[in-house]
Amino acid sequence: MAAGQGAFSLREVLAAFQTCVTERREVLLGPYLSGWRGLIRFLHSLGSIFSFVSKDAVAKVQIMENYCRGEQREKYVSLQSMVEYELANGLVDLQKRSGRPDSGCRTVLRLHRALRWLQLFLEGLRTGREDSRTSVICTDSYNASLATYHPWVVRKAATVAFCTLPSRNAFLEIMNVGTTEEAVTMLGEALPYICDVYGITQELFARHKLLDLP
Ligand SMILES: CCCCCCCC/C=C\CCCCCCCC(=O)N[C@@H](COP(=O)(O)O)[C@H](O)/C=C/CCCCCCCCCCCCC
Repeated sequence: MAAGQGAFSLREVLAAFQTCVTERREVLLGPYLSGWRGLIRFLHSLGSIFSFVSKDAVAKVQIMENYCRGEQREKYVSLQSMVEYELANGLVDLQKRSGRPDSGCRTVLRLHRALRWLQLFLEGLRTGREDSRTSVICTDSYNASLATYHPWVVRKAATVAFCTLPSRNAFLEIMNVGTTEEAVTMLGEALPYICDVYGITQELFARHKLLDLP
């Protein structure tokens, strides 16, 4: 199948994040979740060793999709409207989990932290040398982001899984967006949008003191 025309190309996935942010700097949940669904699909192609990761990501995306389709769907159009609604109605467990259904705020916070990993990982792929190792780029990105929030056993499982990743150029090839040079160019085009989504979300959650939800 010609590059870029495969059954699955990361180009469309990363394009989802380009449509997340409105003129009013709101982050729309629809495209945000669409981007994550595409990333998870790509993760499935990397092998069953990552299934412990994709299972958790799928579960979190499903929680958010249920909110977006639920009785209060109009409150879950954007991250901003979600935060305002859930805080105004006392739906967020601020100190400890209470056994209630996970709030959108805590669920998005976990995905938001993973988006930081993605941002670092894609930048590492983009700027890496041809002989760079994806496993090293991935581990360094993980240790600089998500690892902070995971217990030892998860960190160990993640770093073992990373060791199965192919070389940087082979990884760029399986991204199915053309040659390695075209993949690097695509990453350079997509990254500013991912950084923008991350930055807006980080500022929103920091302003409402939601960055450490249990
Ligand atoms: C253009 C190239 C794109 C490459 C993209 C690869 C595909 C990435 C797809 C998904 C990213 C992983 C999403 C991980 C979400 C994890 C959320 C989380 O931290 N969950 C933990 C906390 O949740 P609660 O327990 O508080 O509800 C949860 O404990 C589960 C943890 C298990 C997974 C943790 C390992 C995450 C590793 C992230 C990188 C994996 C992908 C590497 C493949 C290149």
